[in-house]
Amino acid sequence: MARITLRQLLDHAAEYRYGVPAFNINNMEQGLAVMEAAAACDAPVILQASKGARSYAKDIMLARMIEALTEIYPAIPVCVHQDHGSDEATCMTAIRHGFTSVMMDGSLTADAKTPASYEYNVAITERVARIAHWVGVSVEGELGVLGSLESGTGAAEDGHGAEGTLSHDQLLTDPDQAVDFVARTGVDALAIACGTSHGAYKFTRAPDGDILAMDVIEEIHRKLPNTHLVMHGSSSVPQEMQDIINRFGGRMPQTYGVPVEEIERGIRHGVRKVNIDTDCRMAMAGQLRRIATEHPEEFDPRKFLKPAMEAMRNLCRDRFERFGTAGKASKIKVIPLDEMASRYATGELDPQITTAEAA
Ligand SMILES: O=C(CO)COP(=O)(O)O
Ligand SMILES: O=C[C@H](O)COP(=O)(O)O
Ligand SMILES: [Zn+2]
Ligand SMILES: [Zn+2]
Repeated sequence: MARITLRQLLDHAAEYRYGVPAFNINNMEQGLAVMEAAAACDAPVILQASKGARSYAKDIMLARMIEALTEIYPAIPVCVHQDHGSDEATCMTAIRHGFTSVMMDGSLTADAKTPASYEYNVAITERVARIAHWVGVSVEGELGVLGSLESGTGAAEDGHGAEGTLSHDQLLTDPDQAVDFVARTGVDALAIACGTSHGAYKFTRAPDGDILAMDVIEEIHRKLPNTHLVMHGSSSVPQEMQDIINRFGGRMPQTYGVPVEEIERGIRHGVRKVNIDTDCRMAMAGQLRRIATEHPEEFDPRKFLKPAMEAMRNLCRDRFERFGTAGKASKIKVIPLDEMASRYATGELDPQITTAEAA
């Protein structure tokens, strides 16, 4: 099956009211785990690679691996997405390596640490969207800075994430500004900030509306009913995964993630892409620790990686089913990139914003 763009996939998701998990991958095992889960339940896939993943695996390795995955699973439409592109070059080199979608994260400046001004964000995101659309590639933008409403800080992770303290205004996307942002940039999807952050340590208690502001998503969706919303930092950090890691020698302090029910609520209010990395890491890490502890004589990496892949596959399958992605792959007929480019050129894919919605 040809690669699908984010725009086509999320348009389909909006029409049939489901969400699509976007799983971060860095290696063959994670790629296979996502694809096996998708094939088992007929789900379309978003495979996303961060800048860190691209330098870890190397661009050519990632590109060829994804090519192999689409060949092994010809019935599954695969969107290949750049996660958190920090500048134009990151987005353009992703496109050169076959990505069908890029995130231009202009909520931070090019150092991926410093919160950017609104005008900077609009200008760089508009520029990337204009160019990407010439070749049919989709663009996700971000408005608002990811971080904790509990502590007022961003979650820096592998050199990515806001540093220092952040105000409530920065941590929650402003719905009126979101309307202006989408209209001026022409993005296909909008990542919003609602109190989630990257990594395992999102909340010190089971989140309520004070620290996980799902009402902000509902308000944005009311103002922008035709815009595909993206939730970052959407790992659930399941208790059982924390327990497995800790039972086998890990030392993860008790923590809380985003409950799957809250994501399901988001999907009822315009959330179409749900970013998940940490849960996949934890699923694998728990099994690596278990094998190392239960079989100290073992040294064949495959004996560690097979159960790790299986745990990640189960996690992915569960999210495909809970988000309503399962059963949709066979219903999608992929539109080629050139055709998407022509549609952008006619203006037919421009953001649909009416003044009534914006008011
Ligand atoms: O948002 C993410 C990638 O962009 C991943 O979030 P998690 O750390 O919650 O998995
Ligand atoms: O952007 C956040 C994702 O979890 C990717 O993390 P990473 O940069 O460590 O690959
Ligand atoms: Zn990030
Ligand atoms: Zn993210």
